[in-house]
Amino acid sequence: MPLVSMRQLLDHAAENGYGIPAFNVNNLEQVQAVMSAADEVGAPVILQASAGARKYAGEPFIKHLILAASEMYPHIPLVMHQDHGTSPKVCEGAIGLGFGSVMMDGSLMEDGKTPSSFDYNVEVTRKVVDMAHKVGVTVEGELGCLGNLETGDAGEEDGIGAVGKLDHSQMLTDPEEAATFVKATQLDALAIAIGTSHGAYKFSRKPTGDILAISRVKEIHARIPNTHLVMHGSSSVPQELLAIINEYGGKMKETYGVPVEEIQEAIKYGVRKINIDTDIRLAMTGAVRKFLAENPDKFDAREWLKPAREAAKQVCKQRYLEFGCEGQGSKIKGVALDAMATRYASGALAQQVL
Ligand SMILES: O=C(CO)COP(=O)(O)O
Ligand SMILES: O=C[C@H](O)COP(=O)(O)O
Ligand SMILES: [Zn+2]
Ligand SMILES: [Zn+2]
Repeated sequence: MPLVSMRQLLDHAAENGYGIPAFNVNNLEQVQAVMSAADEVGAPVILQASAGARKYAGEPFIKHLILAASEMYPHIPLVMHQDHGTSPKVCEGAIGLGFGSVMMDGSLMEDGKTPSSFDYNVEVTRKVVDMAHKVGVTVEGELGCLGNLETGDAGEEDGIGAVGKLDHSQMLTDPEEAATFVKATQLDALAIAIGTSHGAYKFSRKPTGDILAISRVKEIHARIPNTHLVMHGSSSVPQELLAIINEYGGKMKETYGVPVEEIQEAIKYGVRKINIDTDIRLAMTGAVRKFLAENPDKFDAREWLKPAREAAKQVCKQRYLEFGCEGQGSKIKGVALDAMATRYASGALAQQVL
């Protein structure tokens, strides 16, 4: 199957009441880990590349690693998504490269650090929607800034994120604004701020409603029922992975992620795409540390990459199962992007705002 539209996958997830983890990939082993996990459980796949990933691997490598995945697993519906585009130009470049889905993160200015105005966000997102839908490409936008509701710290850990302190209202997406935003932009998927942040250090304790506002999901969904909601910063930071890292020489501080049961709750209210990067990082780092500590004589990179790849695969497989993706892949018959362009032009995919 050629690469498919993300809108199509998310529509299927909405119709069937499940969520799809979107995994960040940077290299061969991560792409292989996600694909073999999906293959084992029959899940549809969203592989996403950040600006950092494209810089690390080089755009041609990222693109061709993902194309290689679709060649090796032709039966799996696969989306190549650009994560956190900071300008319409970045999104245009990704579309040119062949990405079937782009995120225009207009919640921040082009520096990826300074919170933007609502009007600026509408303007850049609308621009990307106009450009993308013409060629059948899906658009994700973002409203609200990711940040820690405990401390007010903005989330700068992963290169994308506001810096400094934010007030509560900037860190929680307002349902009224979300409705206005969707009406004005007609985007396909909306990333919302509900207290999650990128990276490993999300919460200093297991989160409760005051610091992770899952209830907001419900309120937002009620206003924009067919816009797919996206949760960024949704790694669960499993304690057992932190323990492995620290047992084998790591020095990670106490920290908590987004509990899987909270994500499962959010899936009931319109969250369809769940972004996960950190959990793969933790799994791979723990596995490499353990392998090298136990095998100090080994020096073939393939030998330590294998357990790293396997550990990443286990995390991916678990999330596919937990979010309800099992067996869904084969039910999706891929629609080519030009057919999606026709659907957008006909108005059949317009958003409903209540
Ligand atoms: O949101 C993400 C990528 O856009 C990743 O989030 P995590 O850091 O929680 O894995
Ligand atoms: O957007 C956040 C992802 O975790 C990507 O992180 P990165 O920019 O370090 O690749
Ligand atoms: Zn953002
Ligand atoms: Zn993100």
